[in-house]
Parts: sequence; structure tokens; C-alpha cells
Amino acid sequence: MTEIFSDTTGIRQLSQMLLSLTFFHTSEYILAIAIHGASNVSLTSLLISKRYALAMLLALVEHLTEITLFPELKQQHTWWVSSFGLVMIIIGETIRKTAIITAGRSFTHLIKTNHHEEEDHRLVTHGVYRLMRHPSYCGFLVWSVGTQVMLCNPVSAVLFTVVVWRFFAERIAYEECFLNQSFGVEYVEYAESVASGIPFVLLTL
Ligand SMILES: C[S@@+](CC[C@H](N)C(=O)[O-])C[C@H]1O[C@@H](n2cnc3c(N)ncnc32)[C@H](O)[C@@H]1O
Repeated sequence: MTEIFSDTTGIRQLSQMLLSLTFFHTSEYILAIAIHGASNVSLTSLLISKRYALAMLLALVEHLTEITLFPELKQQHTWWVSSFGLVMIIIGETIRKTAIITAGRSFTHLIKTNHHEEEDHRLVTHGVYRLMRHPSYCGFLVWSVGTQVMLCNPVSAVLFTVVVWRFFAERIAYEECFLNQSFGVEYVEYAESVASGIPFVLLTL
């Protein structure tokens, strides 16, 4: 434990992690309220599920274990790895929040399954959605893996990549089923000409 506090690199990485988490979750919640109104937003918009909290807790355990047992893994000479992770966090956060703002009322944290009940749901194909179909998922993938690269956590970096990729691969297939039902040929044409934004996730319509 003393290594954690005698080595400023470890403290800096943990502080950056805390800041990244606080900014990500509070801004998700505040943006949801700004777009949909406080009465339509619940605490689920903080996006903190039990599984997610467990993953972050395990990442913290990895960080503290490695900083105690293998301090050289986190020390000054790996500053460029940590800095690269910080850049990933900033890029991922920017892509995600740009997507939320661009989609506006069409962006909901829960997937809409009934188009007819949702008058505000319009197909968004402009801005960042012109570059990829799922920018907010792409942003989250980059952000979440970036948190582990920034902490120089090799095990969690690999696990986060695999788990978050699988989660979005399944979610996109489910989500696009309803987008296809809601927007029909308009969505099919859009989806055929724009990549998903998640590596190796192709069009399954
Ligand atoms: C959490 S948002 C994610 C949006 C998108 N997958 C992304 O990554 O930016 C999920 C909601 O956005 C809606 N959605 C996804 N793509 C959309 C688009 N191009 N236009 C309008 N709504 C969209 C879905 O119907 C779903 O209710």
C-alpha cells in the first residue's frame, strides 16, 4: 500500500480515473435531463449497472494489486501508455457526447421498441451519424478501454475490449431490428451506406 502513496504516478492515474468516471456519468445524466426533461429521466441515466460497477471494482483491484506487486508496470517509463489512455478517454467522451447532442430527442438510454408511441423519434443521419451508425457505442468502447490503458491495467484492458465489444455487437443487432421496423427502407438504405462504428460489427438486417 505504501507504494501507492509514495509513487505520484499511481495517485495521478487514480485521480484521473475518478475524474473521468465522475465526468462521464454526471454528464450523461445532465444531458438526458436537458434533452428529455427532469420528469422523464430516472437514475438509470447515470448508466451505473451492477455488472458495470463490478467491472470497475475489479479494474481498481487490478490497479492496486499491480502497483503493490509490480510497481514498475505503472511507473514513469510507462507514462506514454497512460497518456495514450487519457487521449482515448477524451476522444471517446467527445464522440459519445457529440452523438447524444446530435441525435437529441431521438437518443434515449433505453432502446425504443415501439415507434408509434414515440413521436419524437426521427431517423438521424447527419453530423457524426453520417460517419457511423452507432457513434455513442463507438465512443463508449474507446472511452472504457481508454480508462484501463490510462491505468496501465493489461488484464482489464483486454477484458474490457472483449466484454464491451460483445455487449455492443449483441445490442446493435437488437436495436437495428427495431430501427428497421420503425424506419423501414429509409434505415436499410442508411445502414447499407454507413459503417456501424464498432470494428467487425457488420449489417445484419
Ligand atoms: C442509446 S441510443 C444509441 C444510439 C446509437 N446506437 C448510437 O450509438 O449513437 C439508443 C436509441 O437510439 C435510437 N437510434 C439509434 N440510431 C438511431 C438513428 N440513426 N436515428 C434515430 N434514432 C436512433 C434507437 O432506436 C434507440 O432507441
